[in-house]
Amino acid sequence: MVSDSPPYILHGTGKLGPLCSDLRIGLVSTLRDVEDQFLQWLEWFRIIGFAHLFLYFDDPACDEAAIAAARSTYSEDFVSFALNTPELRKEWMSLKTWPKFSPFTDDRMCRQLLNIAHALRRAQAAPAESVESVDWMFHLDHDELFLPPPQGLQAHFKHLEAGNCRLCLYQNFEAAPRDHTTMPFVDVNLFKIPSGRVSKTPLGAAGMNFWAQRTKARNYFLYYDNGKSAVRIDKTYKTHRGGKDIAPTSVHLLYPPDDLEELITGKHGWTTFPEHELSDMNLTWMSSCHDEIVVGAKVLHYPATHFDRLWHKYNHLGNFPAVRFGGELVVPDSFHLQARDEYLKHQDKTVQQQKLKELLEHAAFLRSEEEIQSQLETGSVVVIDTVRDSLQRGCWTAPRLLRPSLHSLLQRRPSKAEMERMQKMKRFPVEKLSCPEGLLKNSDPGLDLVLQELESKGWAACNLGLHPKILQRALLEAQQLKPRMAKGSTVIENEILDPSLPNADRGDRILFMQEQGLSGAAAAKGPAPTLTMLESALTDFGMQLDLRLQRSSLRLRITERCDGMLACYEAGGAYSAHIDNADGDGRVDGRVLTMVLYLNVNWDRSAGGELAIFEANDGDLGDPNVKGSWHVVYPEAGTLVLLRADRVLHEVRSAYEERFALSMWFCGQHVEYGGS
Ligand SMILES: O=C(O)CCC(=O)C(=O)O
Ligand SMILES: [Fe+2]
Repeated sequence: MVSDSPPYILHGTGKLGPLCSDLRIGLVSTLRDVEDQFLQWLEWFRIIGFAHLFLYFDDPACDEAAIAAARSTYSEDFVSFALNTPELRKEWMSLKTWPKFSPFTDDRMCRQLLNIAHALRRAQAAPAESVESVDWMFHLDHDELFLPPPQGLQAHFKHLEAGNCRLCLYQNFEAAPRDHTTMPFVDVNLFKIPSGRVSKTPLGAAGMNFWAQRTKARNYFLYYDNGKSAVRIDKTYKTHRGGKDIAPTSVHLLYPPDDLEELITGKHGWTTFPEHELSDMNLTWMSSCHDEIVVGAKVLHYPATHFDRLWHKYNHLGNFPAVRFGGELVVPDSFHLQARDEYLKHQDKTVQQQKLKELLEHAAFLRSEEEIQSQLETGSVVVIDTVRDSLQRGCWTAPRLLRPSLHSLLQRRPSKAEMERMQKMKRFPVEKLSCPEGLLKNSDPGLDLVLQELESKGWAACNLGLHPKILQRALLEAQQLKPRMAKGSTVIENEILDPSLPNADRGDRILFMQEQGLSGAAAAKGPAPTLTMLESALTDFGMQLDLRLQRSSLRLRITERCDGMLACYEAGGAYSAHIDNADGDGRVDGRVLTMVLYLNVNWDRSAGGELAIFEANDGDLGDPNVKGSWHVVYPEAGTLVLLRADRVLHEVRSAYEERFALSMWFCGQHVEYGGS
């Protein structure tokens, strides 16, 4: 029972109650003119395990039927309906943010902010046994869903709490419908992924551009792209914090302004946005988190899925100003303003509807199978079926995990004893390289061949087909760069490895091409033009392999290239057996592909320096009984080795002469990972 409930709050009277355990997750939302998807929206939050929904009806008269339907379906434990009445508005006046917001209560966003603060106060003040006593609170609109990671809602929040997280900002994905629908939660399964997660490859750029050229303002997302958040409710607030309100000033970030200092020093603010985006967002105080159980969570936004809804929205908003809160917030040139202007241009309802329909179809929809397939391949769009599947089955239906967990990745680093046993396994010199005419001249059939080998064995060795003079020049340039090289180190989970461990045992000196200004068009006039050209050839191969990898059984997408690396092993140098990316690289899309091009003209095979690649033929790497053999490639000029950076064990044997190689790594992920 809810004790002392004020008169402007109605409660559920139906049977369906919350399904939560342990941690209680709440949601506050300000609603108006909710549509037929409202019950599905509520049901989604119930089946994924939310504890209580604090619903605020902005114009209760226009939603009477929806409120009645929801009340009779859901129990008072699960929902409460606060109505915008004089009593509620009076309560707003006691909120901490009232003086700031009182001039702007005509603005819907302002009323949302006051309602959020009000709900947060209810949750903080509620006695422990009350249904309103939630541990975390989200703010979401009725066209937004929170999608937990495959591990589930409870596991996600337990992980946040274990890490002392008090505020989590989630990236949002935007619906890309195939057609007009009033049931987007079951009908839409394609979503644009956040721009920062689109591959930094030509294919990814084509995807971004495909969307940008569809609107006047050249936006990728039609609406907001700065995410939504959940905040932890401080139960000690009454005793320890003098009854302070949380009262946030942004509907996206629910942090209490007074607590910012503490959030910063305690590193309590987490986000799924990648680190490199935080400065543009003025959020450098947040910690970018890449644990799967955090990054797997997202907000799904369904803002424009039917022309009639769009018409309703702009009919209600009318000629809204692009400047809000007395100039503090400016709505940038966007689809939102384009839709407003299109609406205002016409008087007749049918014409307005027709125009908005055309606008929507042009800007937001993927209308043909070809369009869908091509955007899936650029990686701008992913398939997320979990919502539809869960709603149809009536229970949370987690998507399958698409990649091994970090734990099983770590398991693949064989122990010292296993390594000793493996070292005794057979070694076969690789005499014949694939693509005998050279990859440069025959890149299409050559890369097809390379891909077959990556699929079947995890590695390939081929001949680049470079003129000996070019190789000679590349070697000379590499030798001249030696003074700029530094000792190589091994980084595991973002920490330099203890050099006494076997994996840290590497005898190379390295330099990174871009870091040294040796990469890109301008570098063609620099001190190492041949190496610059070769680095760009390797990058091109990676980009050409991207689509092939996506379509292969490996289902990998290249998302980014790393900085090319020039390495030199001095006489006696070696690099003991290792996997390049054995721990996920501490990022969402760690390295998946390694390329090594050797530069050693007239290499004397008796000087050693072979690259030995382990190929398991019975069991998997990391299994105590794994059996297999080593395949040995000589570091001869023009030989290119490709291997899966995240699973192939390889080693550089001692070289008795100076040995040079140019390496390139590519990051990537499973093609469906963005959707998980
Ligand atoms: O130079 C080679 O043959 C391979 C080098 C290597 O394995 C590495 O740098 O990770
Ligand atoms: Fe390596």
